[in-house]
This record gives sequence, C-alpha cells and structure tokens, in this order.
Amino acid sequence: MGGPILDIRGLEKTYKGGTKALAGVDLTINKGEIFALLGPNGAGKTTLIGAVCGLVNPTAGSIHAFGQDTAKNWREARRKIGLVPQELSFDMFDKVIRQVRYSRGMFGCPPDEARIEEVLRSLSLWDKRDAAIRELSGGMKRRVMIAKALAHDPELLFLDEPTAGVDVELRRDMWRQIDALRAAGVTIILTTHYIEEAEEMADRVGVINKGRILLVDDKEAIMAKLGRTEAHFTLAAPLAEIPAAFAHYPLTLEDGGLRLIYRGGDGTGKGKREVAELAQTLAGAGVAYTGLETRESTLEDIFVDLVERGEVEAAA
Ligand SMILES: Nc1ncnc2c1ncn2[C@@H]1O[C@H](COP(=O)(O)OP(=O)(O)OP(=O)(O)O)[C@@H](O)[C@H]1O
Repeated sequence: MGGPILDIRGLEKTYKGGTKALAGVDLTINKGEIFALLGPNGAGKTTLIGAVCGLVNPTAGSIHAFGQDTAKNWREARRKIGLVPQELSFDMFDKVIRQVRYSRGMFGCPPDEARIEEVLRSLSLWDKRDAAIRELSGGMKRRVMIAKALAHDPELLFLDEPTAGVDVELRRDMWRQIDALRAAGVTIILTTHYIEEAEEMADRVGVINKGRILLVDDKEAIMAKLGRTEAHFTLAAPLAEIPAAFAHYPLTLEDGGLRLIYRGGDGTGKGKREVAELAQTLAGAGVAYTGLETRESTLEDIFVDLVERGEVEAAA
C-alpha cells in the first residue's frame, strides 16, 4: 500500500439552517486501500464525500487530494476522482454508451472507444449500450452509474452506499468489480450500512457518527481490539453460584442458574481459548452441561457498541 492519497484535516460543515454535518474530521487515506466508512443515517458520510468531490463547500478545515489543496485547485484533483453517488442522476432518455462517453469527456480525457467498451463489458452493460437509460432496470441503472464513474479511469473512487437496495446478485457483482479495481491499484472509499460489506471488502474501517470520526483502524485490528466471545453453557442442573475455581473467568449465571454465560476475550483468541478450557474442566468440577453455543462478535456488534458508547460519552 502506498502513501497518503487523501488528507483531510479539521473538516467542518455547517449547512444553512444550522445542521452541523461535520464537526472536525481528520482522515488520511492511503493509495491502494479499500476504506469503509460506516455510520448511521445522517452521520455525515455523504457530506464528507461531497466535500472531497467539490459538491459541498466546507465551513472549515482542509482537504489535500493527490498532494493538491482542493480549495485552491479542486478541478485538478477531481479529474482523478470517480464518484458513484447514492442517487441515480442522468439523462434518462440518453443511450447508455453516450452517457459513459460523455462522463469521460467531462473530465478532460481523450475519447477512447476501446476503454469505454471495456468498462461496459466489465459491468455486463455492453449488450445494453444502445438502450435508453429509462428502459433499464434499477440494478442496470446502478451499473451505468458505476460505468460513468469509471469512464475517466479515476485513481480514487467513492462509492456512496453502492449496494443499498440492490439484489444479492448485483451486490456480488459489485464486490467482484471492487476486487478487480483493487487489483488495478484503484483506491476505494465506500460508505455502507451493510457491515458485512465492510467485513468482506475493507482493509481499514472508519466509524463516523454525528459528524465525528469515532475510530479508524485496520479491520483486523478493530476485530482484535474490540472482538468478544460469547458462550452459553446449558447446565444439566441449576447452580446457585459460580464455583470458586471458575471465579477468575468472566462468567454470569442466568435463567435461574440453568445457563452459564461467558462474555469475554479480546479478539486475539483468548475468548475461544478460555471457552475451550471451561468446556474441558467444568464437568470435572461437577458442573455438567448439556449444550454449548458460542459466537464471536462481528463488526456489526462492534459498530453498534461504539456508536452507543459514543452517544453516551457525548451526552455525559
Ligand atoms: N443540503 C443540505 N442542507 C441541509 N442539511 C443537510 C444537507 N445535506 C445533509 N444535511 C444534513 O446533514 C447531516 C448529515 O447528512 P449526510 O447526508 O452527510 O449523512 P449520511 O451519513 O450520508 O446519511 P445517510 O446514511 O442517511 O446517507 C444530516 O443531519 C442531514 O440532514
């Protein structure tokens, strides 16, 4: 992975009417990475993307893209940036291929029919190239949005909720497309509500809420730092209390003493190890169990936890 391709410092945006959508965002994106920006509705994700793409005028702070200060020279930076916005936007009566060609030209790239064909084929749009956009299904329209964003061969691609409301097949296609772009060295920033998407695709994850970045880290590091193991032992007979020999484990008794629950670990495997120890030693200590269910926390658990904790801290 390369050096910084995007550097955002102290970015703030207050809309007319007073909504503070960004409240001091610092974020550095490295060349070649896939960065997932997670956050609930209204967190400021679209505003942040808009600020980098020159669609939103920041109230304070700075953005450097490809080493250029976008406040001074956003056109130069914008040429190297592709944006697939959340909303569909194009001339519905125009033909697919013309819209894609037009996008390429708009960013000052010379015509290149071979490249246009390649982009259309990669998105399974080649057969539809002469169709008017309004004749296409919703999923196909979304593909056209991506084709348009790729037509000028951007080095940095923003995907704002690329798979919101699309079917499973199209979502898988998009993941494949993102993989291919990653292989070609394109840096990708995607926003999503689908945590599984971030879990599947991203190298790094940032969590944003109320215009503030709560956390940025490697996906693996987040899982390791904040991952938890939960294990439920269904006991053969109720326990009145946790035996002293197991007091050093993070255990609780529920269901009138019939369920022994382990909640702990740190994502480094400690949780699994401790649960395995318990599974082996409980019976020997006279605690028989008839069932064991375990689960590891997902990025979704971590995200919900962080946002809730962030809200608690903000309210405190
Ligand atoms: N043009 C605008 N004028 C006034 N307020 C706006 C405007 N655009 C966004 N906002 C407000 O700014 C805040 C952040 O919105 P933004 O669209 O950036 O969030 P988001 O994280 O992209 O949300 P979602 O996941 O719902 O798309 C919200 O409170 C929103 O209502």
